Amino acid sequence: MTSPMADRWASLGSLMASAMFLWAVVRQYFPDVAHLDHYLKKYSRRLFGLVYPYIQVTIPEFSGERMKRSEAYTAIEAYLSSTCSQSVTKLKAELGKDNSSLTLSMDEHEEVTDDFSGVKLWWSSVSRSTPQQSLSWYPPPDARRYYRLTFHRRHRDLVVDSYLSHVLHEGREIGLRKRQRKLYTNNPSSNWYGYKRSVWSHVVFEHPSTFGTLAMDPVKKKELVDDLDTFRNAKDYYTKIGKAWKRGYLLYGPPGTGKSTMIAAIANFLDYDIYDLELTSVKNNTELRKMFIETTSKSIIVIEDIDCSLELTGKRKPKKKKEDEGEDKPKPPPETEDKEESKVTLSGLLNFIDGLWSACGGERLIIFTTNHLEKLDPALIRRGRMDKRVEMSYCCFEAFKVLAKNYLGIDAHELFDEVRRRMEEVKITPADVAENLMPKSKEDDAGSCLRSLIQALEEAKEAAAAAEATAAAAAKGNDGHSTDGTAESEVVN
Ligand SMILES: Nc1ncnc2c1ncn2[C@@H]1O[C@H](COP(=O)(O)OP(=O)(O)OP(=O)(O)O)[C@@H](O)[C@H]1O
Ligand SMILES: [Mg+2]
Repeated sequence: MTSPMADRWASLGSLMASAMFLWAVVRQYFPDVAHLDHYLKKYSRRLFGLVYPYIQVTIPEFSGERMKRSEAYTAIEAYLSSTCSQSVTKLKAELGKDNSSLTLSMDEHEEVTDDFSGVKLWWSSVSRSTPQQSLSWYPPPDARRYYRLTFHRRHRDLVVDSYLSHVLHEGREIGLRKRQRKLYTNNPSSNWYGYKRSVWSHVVFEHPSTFGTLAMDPVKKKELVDDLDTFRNAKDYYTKIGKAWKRGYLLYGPPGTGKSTMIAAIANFLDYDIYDLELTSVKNNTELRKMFIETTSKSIIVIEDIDCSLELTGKRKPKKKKEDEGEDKPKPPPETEDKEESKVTLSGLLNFIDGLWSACGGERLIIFTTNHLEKLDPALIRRGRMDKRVEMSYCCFEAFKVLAKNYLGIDAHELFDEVRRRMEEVKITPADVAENLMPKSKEDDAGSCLRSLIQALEEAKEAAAAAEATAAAAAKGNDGHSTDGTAESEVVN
């Protein structure tokens, strides 16, 4: 694996080229010797094996039909960076898990030696840039990278049977320990084959929400935490009962009750990545399936506001088209309109959740959120698809206490009783409570924040009373109108 070996290899190459040239000349002038071809090939292969007794295994960075980054490559990267990077002189540095330290890994065109059960193996990191076919505004695509493992052929069985699985196992473990959690979002499909090359883009997931800071009924919270814990440790159980290792959650409730905050808390609790799927930019069911395949295990797939993303008749967003029709605005050419229209159907989505493909990978949560449970198709939310429904509702006193502790650092206060009394009279979202409890200036203390909350509760009560009065008046007006109408029609008839 050193340069003298490369030199030797190069001279062997030119020797063989000369031999082949000579053989071609001989064959041309003495056609009778052509039948020797077969023997010559056979023995030259043996000779080659004697001179170069090594076997090489190549692991490319991208594999599969859709240029999916190979898991094996990632595992090897982690393995090599942790076990062999001491001997490397050129290293790559990337931000580590806590964002404050750098993780080092082997740079391209570097070579390291590994020892396994007393056997020496060599790893090298190779990169080949692909020439660009045409002029493009985008930066050129990344070079093709791969790792190459070289070992003596007498160790073939050891490498195939034990070493490779050892590397994969260790690499995955190291990767999990070191990884930064990621928040993914789907790229529009027009970018898949372009410079982005991937179905998903990601940023580092850094939401600070936890179950400790999440305000909700403590009994419901405990139930949910227990459910998640059971899921996480239930791999064998799921296999035993013949079910894919995944679980669907439906979070529903009015805006500002903490649905998105809860997803972040779940991700932090389980240490999973989040795939935030924007259904409106998925073109059709096939694309949806591709997206699913490219998610990794230990992840949460989130579809927010499911009632707004999918028309349950099968086609989405037909309303927009109608609205546009009435206006004088210039319309996009029909082609573009077709392109933008998404054809993800309910059945496509159901397949995504629990079809055959949904079992690949395992250890996934699928979370839907909605403000309007009643708008969803029962097929979508039946048990088995959405295994658990969690209602996020208006702030109760217990939830308020969590927020008070969180925002003001207090467990009790003389104004708590008044807050409790008023909370029983009127509905307020945790988001509104949180906003009032947050100090707005240096002079604000717990008392002033609680008074501001009491004031907000008072205003909410007045607004609710006013809304009720208006609704009652409107209902009365409607009744009068309909009576009048009937009377009129009676007169006409
Ligand atoms: N239960 C809660 N516990 C703690 N904070 C909350 C809670 N609910 C809301 N908040 C606060 O209110 C803000 C808005 O909440 P969030 O975005 O989670 O609501 P949502 O239910 O997802 O609303 P929407 O239905 O409009 O998406 C959050 O940033 C958080 O600070
Ligand atoms: Mg939300």
